[in-house]
Amino acid sequence: MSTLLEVSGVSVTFDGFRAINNLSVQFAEAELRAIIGPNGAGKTTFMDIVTGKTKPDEGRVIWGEKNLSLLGMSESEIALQGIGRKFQKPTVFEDQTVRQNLAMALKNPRSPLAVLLHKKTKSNAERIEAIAEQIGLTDSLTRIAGELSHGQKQWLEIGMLLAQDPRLLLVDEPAAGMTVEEREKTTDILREAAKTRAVVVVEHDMEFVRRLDCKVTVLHEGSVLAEGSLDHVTSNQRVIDVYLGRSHA
Ligand SMILES: Nc1ncnc2c1ncn2[C@@H]1O[C@H](COP(=O)(O)OP(=O)(O)OP(=O)(O)O)[C@@H](O)[C@H]1O
Repeated sequence: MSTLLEVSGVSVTFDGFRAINNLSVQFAEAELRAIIGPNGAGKTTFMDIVTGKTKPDEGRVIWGEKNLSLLGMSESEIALQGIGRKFQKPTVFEDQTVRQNLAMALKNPRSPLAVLLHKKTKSNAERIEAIAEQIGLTDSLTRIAGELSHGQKQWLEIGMLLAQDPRLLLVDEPAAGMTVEEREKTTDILREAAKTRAVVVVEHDMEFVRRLDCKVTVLHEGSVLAEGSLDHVTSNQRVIDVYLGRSHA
């Protein structure tokens, strides 16, 4: 499968501290990837670099089949390329219904081309129904978002991002604050979403990562320490020493 995003030799220094250190990592189209690593490993900074919030001191960030560099682009230009980001805290319009939230997300398609394509295929009403089903909120479409559970709000926000049809979706610690049932549903939603786009999940919860059942990248001190299946990386002695032996194991 072809590469969607290539981060190559990237470094970032904050006040003399190298938060990202010669980082190289690649993501394919339509793949699910978990990124784990101890506090301060550089996971958030990595996402900040991809979305354009932080500009690296050196290295390359190459996107798509045209090999575009993301480094010269603003955050909004990068979003228009099809890179969506879900922060840890849910941000939905609390006083609007689930349907209204999804409708608003559909009103802001990331490109005029996306509007044309969607008009040709499905109406907005049909798309809202399809997304609601994907995020398990079909029965809650008329509910006010502020009344949803924490997990349901997270799903709604994921649905709002999916409405923008991103090619890459970055998701920061989705399991935090969720019940066991909500976590299970969340892994199902992310796995399904990753069938048609790349989904990169930063997560500390190892049970959650196990359920994602995907390739795992372990970051440590701003570089990739190990990569492969969860069983492969968790049997790596250095991963055990720097991460699993600590409180997040
Ligand atoms: N704007 C900044 N200024 C100074 N230092 C920063 C800045 N942003 C991040 N850092 C430092 O860079 C390192 C990497 O931080 P980052 O937040 O990317 O780690 P993380 O892997 O996301 O950690 P966590 O699991 O705690 O969220 C940390 O030591 C952090 O203190």
